[in-house]
Amino acid sequence: MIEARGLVQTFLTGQGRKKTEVHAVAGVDLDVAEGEVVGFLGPNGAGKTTTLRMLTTLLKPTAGTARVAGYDVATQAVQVRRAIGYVSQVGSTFSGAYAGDEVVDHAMLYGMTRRAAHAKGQELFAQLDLEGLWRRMPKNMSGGQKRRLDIVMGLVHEPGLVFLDEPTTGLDPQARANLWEHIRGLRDRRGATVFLTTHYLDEADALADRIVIIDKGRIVASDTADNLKAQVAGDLVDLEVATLDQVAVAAERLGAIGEQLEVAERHVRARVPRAGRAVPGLLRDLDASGVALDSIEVLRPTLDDVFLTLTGRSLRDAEGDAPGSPESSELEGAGR
Ligand SMILES: Nc1ncnc2c1ncn2[C@@H]1O[C@H](COP(=O)(O)OP(=O)(O)OP(=O)(O)O)[C@@H](O)[C@H]1O
Repeated sequence: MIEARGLVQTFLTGQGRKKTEVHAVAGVDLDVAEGEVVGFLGPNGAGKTTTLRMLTTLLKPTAGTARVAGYDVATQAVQVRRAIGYVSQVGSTFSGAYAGDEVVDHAMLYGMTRRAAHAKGQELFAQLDLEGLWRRMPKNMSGGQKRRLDIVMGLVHEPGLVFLDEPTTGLDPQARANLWEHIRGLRDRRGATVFLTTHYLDEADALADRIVIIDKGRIVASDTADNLKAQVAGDLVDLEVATLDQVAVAAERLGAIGEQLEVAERHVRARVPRAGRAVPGLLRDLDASGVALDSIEVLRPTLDDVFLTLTGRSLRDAEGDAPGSPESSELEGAGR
């Protein structure tokens, strides 16, 4: 559904002779199969939106090629646009008509009949908690309502490939959960392909079949969340040893199966790949060595751990790095 090779976008900023180059996207290869939900994750300014704008034909690549839904983004932009849905970060522009009419007009532009557009629009209004707002002008809606209306506009013509740029930013938890359900439904019920950008780690974890991480304009990882966590970070095993004199032996045993060993008083920690399998043997080993434990904790790595291992920076810290990125971070750690 998406096949990009060596995509590059270089912006020139500044005036006169003081022009500087911003390498927003610095050579991206991407392959997205039909029916996949791909989460495109990265800190502010990593190049997510710029990549999306090239894939949706809104921005001409400085270099590289991309085929989207079978069409070339540079030479077949009209065909690409007809085949996709796109919900941008800034939202849709509305003409000043009622919300429902905006949706119907938009769908008819894509060739739907008025009746079909109306039915699909009403269904989406119900699913996205916009019931009762069909005859409300978008300018008189709350931020969250307008965001959900954007999403209706992106989905109403039932595209087989949907691009969502930070779809749940600004939504309350209930609306986020509804939207997640809806995005899953797009794939499960209609076999749609979904490419969404986010900097909510829990969102990427919950929704995406595959996670592609971009940092400073380059793809640094692409795999399922589970594989990324297993390969890159390892689980954190934290042993609380019963007495201080047994800490050294515990550290030696844990160190034999793990990495990044740390000792803090009676706690011995290390990262252990697939700890679920390794821990039973470790416990037998400790027992045989006469080490008694007060507790043991096994923590699954987070996507932030993955990012940290790959780039040496936490996704949270990286949020402030990018030129021109806002100071505030919208990263959310809950539920990772
Ligand atoms: N029109 C432009 N002119 C100059 N620089 C730009 C332009 N658009 C984006 N950039 C820069 O390119 C880089 C990548 O921006 P982009 O919006 O793609 O990042 P992002 O990963 O989508 O970030 P966010 O999560 O904040 O939306 C940033 O450094 C940004 O400041």
